Amino acid sequence: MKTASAATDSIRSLVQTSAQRLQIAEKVALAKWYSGASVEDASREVEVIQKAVKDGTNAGLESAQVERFFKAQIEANKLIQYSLLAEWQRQGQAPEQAGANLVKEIRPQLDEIEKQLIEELKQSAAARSAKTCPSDVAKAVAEYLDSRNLKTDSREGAALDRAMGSACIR
Ligand SMILES: O=C(O)C(=O)C[C@]1(C(=O)O)C=C[C@@H](O)C=C1
Repeated sequence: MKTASAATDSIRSLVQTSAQRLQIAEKVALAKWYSGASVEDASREVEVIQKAVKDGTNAGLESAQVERFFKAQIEANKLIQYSLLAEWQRQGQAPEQAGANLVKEIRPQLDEIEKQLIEELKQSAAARSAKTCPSDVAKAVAEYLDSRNLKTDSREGAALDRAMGSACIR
């Protein structure tokens, strides 16, 4: 039988990988600042969800659950992008960094993270079905943010709560 801490560890891993996906949102925003592309790309969203559902069901996960989880990942990603782009508009400039190429460099990174998230969704299935899941997730998010000196009411905190908002199996 899995111990409570093993269950919580599996949720912690999921939170960390979800946070990694959100770090990439900053690169996406920068690429879009320079290219002028819209934050929302509906056809790419369909592609991301379809791939996740395919990989998830192959791994034995329930498709509706995988879909809800990845929709939340995308919504959180957009939240970061809109917030950063508005901040750069207010400042009249973005950080001076060469923007990475969205299609050739950034999306492949998101695709790699997708595979890891599927694996971790599988590992955390029992923990995500537990009654304590909502509070376990919320606490794991706070723990992650605290370890990086970020506040729960920061942009990153709000986005990570959003990303993990559909993680529990109801
Ligand atoms: O690939 C992009 O263009 C992104 O902005 C990333 C992402 C995602 O989270 O996967 C988020 C918003 C878009 O609507 C499509 C996909």
